[in-house]
Amino acid sequence: MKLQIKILDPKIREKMPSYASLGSAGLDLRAVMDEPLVLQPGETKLIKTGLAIYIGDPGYAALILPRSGLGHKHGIVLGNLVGLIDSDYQGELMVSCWNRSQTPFTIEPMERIAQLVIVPVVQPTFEVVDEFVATERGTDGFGSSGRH
Ligand SMILES: O=c1ccn([C@H]2C[C@H](O)[C@@H](COP(=O)(O)OP(=O)(O)OP(=O)(O)O)O2)c(=O)[nH]1
Ligand SMILES: [Mg+2]
Repeated sequence: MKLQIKILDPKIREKMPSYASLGSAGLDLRAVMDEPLVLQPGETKLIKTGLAIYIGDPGYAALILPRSGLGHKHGIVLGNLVGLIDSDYQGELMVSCWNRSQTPFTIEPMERIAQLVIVPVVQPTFEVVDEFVATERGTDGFGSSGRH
């Protein structure tokens, strides 16, 4: 698949996203800014990535996900929990960074702050019915099968 990408900030030109290994699912996104940014405990800031993508095909979307190390060790996750990039969006990729920890965290310019994953999407048509075909589970959910 070919993905159209626009460089909106020349600083990103030398540090374009790329797959770190053959099996990588995510492309790291960097914080494009001139100065370090301190995120206070509980604070959320919208951060530019210097990039725009245009997916074009409604059969795909992109997800912005936290980086595991930043999220687990430092509590730096996403203010929207997951970012969804529509296939018709052409604006700058923005990352909502949330410091859910008790400690201030400094984001350095060009630091890798999140990751982008391209995923397939299905847009179904709806068939309105009065009854579904019965299944063993039926409407049981939310822990109905117990814990062990
Ligand atoms: O983390 C994110 C999430 C979204 N977007 C962009 C791409 C997406 O296609 C657009 C709209 O996102 P979404 O539909 O999730 O937000 P909304 O609040 O519903 O805004 P809108 O009314 O523009 O759809 O914003 C980002 O750049 N980063
Ligand atoms: Mg929306």
